[in-house]
Amino acid sequence: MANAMLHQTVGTLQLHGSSGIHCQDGNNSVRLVPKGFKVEVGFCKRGICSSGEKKFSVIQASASQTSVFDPVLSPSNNGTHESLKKSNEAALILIRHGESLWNEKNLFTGCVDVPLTKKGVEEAIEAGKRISNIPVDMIFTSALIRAQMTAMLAMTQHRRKKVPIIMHNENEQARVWSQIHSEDTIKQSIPVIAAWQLNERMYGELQGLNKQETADRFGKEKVHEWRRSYDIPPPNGESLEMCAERAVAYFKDEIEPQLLSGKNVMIAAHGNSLRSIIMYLDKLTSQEVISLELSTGIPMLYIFKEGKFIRRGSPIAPTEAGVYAYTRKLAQYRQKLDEMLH
Ligand SMILES: O=C(O)[C@@H](CO)OP(=O)(O)O
Repeated sequence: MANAMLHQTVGTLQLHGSSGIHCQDGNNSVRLVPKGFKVEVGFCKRGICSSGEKKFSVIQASASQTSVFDPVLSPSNNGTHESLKKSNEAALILIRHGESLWNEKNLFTGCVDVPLTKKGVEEAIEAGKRISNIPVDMIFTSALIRAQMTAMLAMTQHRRKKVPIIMHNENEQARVWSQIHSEDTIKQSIPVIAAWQLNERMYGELQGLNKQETADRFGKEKVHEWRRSYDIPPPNGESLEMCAERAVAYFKDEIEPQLLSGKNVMIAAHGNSLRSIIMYLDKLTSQEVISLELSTGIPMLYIFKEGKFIRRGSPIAPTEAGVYAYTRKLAQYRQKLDEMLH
């Protein structure tokens, strides 16, 4: 915790996004203020502050101050990450969750929160092996357990052995109660942000129905239209277009800025929320995206460089030479891991 001399001043903070500064009266909760903010360290004297523009009294710290970092905002200290930032390059891994119990039963799942099967667990572990040499600084998952299990299981295989930690920003108390008070521990952690916007598309009245039985009842063509058209929603559900609207907006608002700042990101999500994001990344037309099928548990790698997404395919195995030859930075990261671990 901070122990530098604090002195009082008054200022204005612009707080933005879900990861804005938050502070609570009386507990000296000192946070790093990200770039662009007017003061360095602040703590709210008038109770709880959240996102939005707030005026409040702040305590300003001396320059030598150490502070409790918000793990979401804290910059990585890893040299390779620093150089990635400078060269404005970052890795983006997309992974559809492993097989769920309803995939196995061939049921429409949508936003029903179903866990992985044993096979799904194995797929997630296998996916983790494939990406075990690729840097991951932040993880975004949907709010659904099958995506979260996949992300966590995959990270058990990562060679860097950082600890993925789910951020609890649902209310101020959850935020405060889940705070980490050691900078060293934060540096060895990967923030995991769970967002409903990355959920599977909501399948409306089809949720829980058997796909084959539904096709038998309503006809193959109708069910294919519900499942694979772009703008026709299933009864009381979301079309792919509606799903894309919220998933891509979230990607642009919350994920792209992290990539821009050099953070390497993994997204664990779903068939349709990922198809939506891939449509945006690969500039697919609505015709092209409807024939895009994603397998469960297969990671896909993109490189974000100079504002562009470059599709690099799927790492086949952690040793696959091609993946690490994709960019010098990835090769360097891997070499660094080899040196650290031998
Ligand atoms: O049931 C679902 O939620 C999805 C993904 O499994 O099915 P579909 O293949 O129809 O998009």
